[in-house]
Amino acid sequence: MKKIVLLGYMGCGKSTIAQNLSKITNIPFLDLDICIEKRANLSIKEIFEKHGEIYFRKLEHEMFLELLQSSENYIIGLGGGTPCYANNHLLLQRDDIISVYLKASIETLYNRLVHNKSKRPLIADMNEEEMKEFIAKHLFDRSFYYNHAQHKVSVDHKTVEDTVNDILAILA
Ligand SMILES: Nc1ncnc2c1ncn2[C@@H]1O[C@H](COP(=O)(O)OP(=O)(O)OP(=O)(O)O)[C@@H](O)[C@H]1O
Ligand SMILES: O=C(O)C1=C[C@@H](O)[C@@H](O)[C@H](O)C1
Ligand SMILES: [Mg+2]
Repeated sequence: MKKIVLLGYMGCGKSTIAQNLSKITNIPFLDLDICIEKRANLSIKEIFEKHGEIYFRKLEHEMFLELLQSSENYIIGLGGGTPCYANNHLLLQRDDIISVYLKASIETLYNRLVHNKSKRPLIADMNEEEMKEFIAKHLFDRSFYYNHAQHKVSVDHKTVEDTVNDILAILA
């Protein structure tokens, strides 16, 4: 069995989908953001504030490599930016993993992010217009990296169950 890696923009549903997929498949789920927080003993927000983004990206790369190297089988939910730094996008193509890009529109992302944006340092202080413009530009820049995933699943207008079923079909 290969490790399953879920990726996509902040709020596309990586953590939610991975948790549900984990329950069905009995493969343990690891959220890369949470692994980083445990290792640093700080929240992601605090790591950005205290040490800056470059330090965070280094930790993120090291932790991603460490999880991929582990002999245990996992579903790994990446951070929204993980594929876009430190050549992590090339790791998505390893043949010992299955990588899935959860692809969401700007509208879907806005609607999902607006409720708990304070936890996400990149958008915490933005109003609606700023957030939509930021997501549009950011998604455009990041799509190049996200598209290195081996599989793409559209999540717009889908329930958690729909998306989990789409991934199960890929694994079948
Ligand atoms: N159909 C759906 N599929 C997945 N998540 C959904 C869906 N509908 C609503 N949500 C909500 O969208 C929000 C964002 O989901 P989640 O935190 O899993 O995203 P994420 O991709 O892990 O974000 P981040 O990169 O910031 O960790 C959650 O509050 C989740 O409950
Ligand atoms: O999109 C991003 O760059 C990020 C997404 C989150 O998952 C966290 O990894 C962090 O807030 C950075
Ligand atoms: Mg998450």
